Amino acid sequence: MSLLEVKKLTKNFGGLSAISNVHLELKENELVGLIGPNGAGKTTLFNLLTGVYQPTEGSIEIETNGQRESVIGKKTYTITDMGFGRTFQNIRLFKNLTVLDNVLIAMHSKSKVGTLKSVLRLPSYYASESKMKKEAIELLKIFSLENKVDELAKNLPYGEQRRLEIVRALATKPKVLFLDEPAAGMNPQETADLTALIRQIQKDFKITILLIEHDMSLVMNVCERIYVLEYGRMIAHGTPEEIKGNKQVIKAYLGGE
Ligand SMILES: Nc1ncnc2c1ncn2[C@@H]1O[C@H](COP(=O)(O)OP(=O)(O)OP(=O)(O)O)[C@@H](O)[C@H]1O
Repeated sequence: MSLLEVKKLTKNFGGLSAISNVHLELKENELVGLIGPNGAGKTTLFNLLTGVYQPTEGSIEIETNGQRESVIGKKTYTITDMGFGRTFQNIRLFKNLTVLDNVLIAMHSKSKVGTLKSVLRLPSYYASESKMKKEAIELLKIFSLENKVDELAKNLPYGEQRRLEIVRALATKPKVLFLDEPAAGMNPQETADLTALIRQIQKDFKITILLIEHDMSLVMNVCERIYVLEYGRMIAHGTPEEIKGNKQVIKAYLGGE
């Protein structure tokens, strides 16, 4: 059963059609790539899927508790709550908070402990806090950040800030994770390590990942399926092998035959 189904999605900015009649489907436990030249509409599509933008036309339906539900008109935090997490192309951490607090804040958004229990500091509040802290450290361990828990996010090297962004998104316990160029600005070794990690978390956490990435070889290596956008239109969709041999895709990237 598909977790996310997008049909005839269009987003116009004035006279510019950033996304035009796009169809996309994500199934359970898939690692899917979304590629396309600069300005193709990849981030705009993520912004539509996560409620940052409202579409001009089309539908976005997600599967929650066996029910199909439209995300259109829903707030970004409601969509996160429904199990759809994301990272941003430009890192958006709480730079003046510690690494641990960045993760705990994300966990709190899913916490079942109500405001009253928190204000009154009831025992269930402390139990839940300590459980969350343990879980946060476990997640940080996977990304080799467990020794940085007390560092301010702004003091982490760039590659670690990128990893922390992913930890924070995972802390919301998503069913589907949208990663917007997670390896941007990383060197080839860091990129290769991060890619292996993404594949591992997708398997271990049994989540679905939609990955925007500029590095073609990286996407080809890890993704089971790939969607290709150009000028807001989905020009191709298929396995890495199919995409590699697709003439329209080659033309979009190389500008020729
Ligand atoms: N808020 C906005 N207002 C007006 N135009 C926008 C807005 N957001 C995006 N666009 C335009 O929509 C088009 C698609 O942009 P988008 O950032 O989605 O592309 P992208 O594929 O993510 O590009 P890149 O790979 O460079 O990040 C571009 O022409 C961009 O200028």
